[in-house]
Amino acid sequence: MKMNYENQWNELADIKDELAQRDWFMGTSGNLAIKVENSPLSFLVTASGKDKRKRTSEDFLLVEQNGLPVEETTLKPSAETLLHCKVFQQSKAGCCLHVHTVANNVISELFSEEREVTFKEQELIKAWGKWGQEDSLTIPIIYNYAHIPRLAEEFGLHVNEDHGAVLIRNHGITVWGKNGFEAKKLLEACEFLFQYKITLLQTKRMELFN
Ligand SMILES: CSCCC(=O)C(=O)COP(=O)(O)O
Ligand SMILES: [Zn+2]
Repeated sequence: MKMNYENQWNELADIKDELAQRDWFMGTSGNLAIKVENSPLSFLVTASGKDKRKRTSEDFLLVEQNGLPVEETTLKPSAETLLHCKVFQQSKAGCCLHVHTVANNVISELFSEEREVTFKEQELIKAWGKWGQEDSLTIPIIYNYAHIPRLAEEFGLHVNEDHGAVLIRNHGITVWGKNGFEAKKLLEACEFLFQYKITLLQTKRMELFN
């Protein structure tokens, strides 16, 4: 029986369009996934190597818990599907978004030795439910293993909650949330915080030389 995933397809296509408007899919980078069924697990994931700024009937394909296509298709699942598998296997998240931006790459490199970057006393951490005066948001940074199963293993160590984010050094960020709305909100908040920190560091450095 062919599964009906029209709603999830349209939701993910709309998110893809919004992220594309922000120019977050440079050079075919990025991949997105949305859950269709819990048991047995299935989710829609972007087809590999596509120009994600275009909206077509071949943008997504349905895969099972191990990232293999459920239906007959000539499309290839995203090269990074195993990371989405980790999210849906290890949490109750409904949506997972991965983008490459200059800001997330720069932050991942600047804080690579610390293996994490922390934001405190910044209003936008409230997007993450951090409303307390002393609250902080810490995003782990992992090494960009070329071998995707190895990368997914490392990534999976940080999937302990139903929402979260992991920076992959000089590669990009993967963010997940209970649904598309939450995942997009958290991703946007991260990108704001990254741009803010870079601008602040640059400004302070310029002040030093003046
Ligand atoms: C050209 S970007 C290199 C691969 C990558 O990191 C990415 O996000 C896109 O890969 P996909 O297979 O999902 O198109
Ligand atoms: Zn990537």
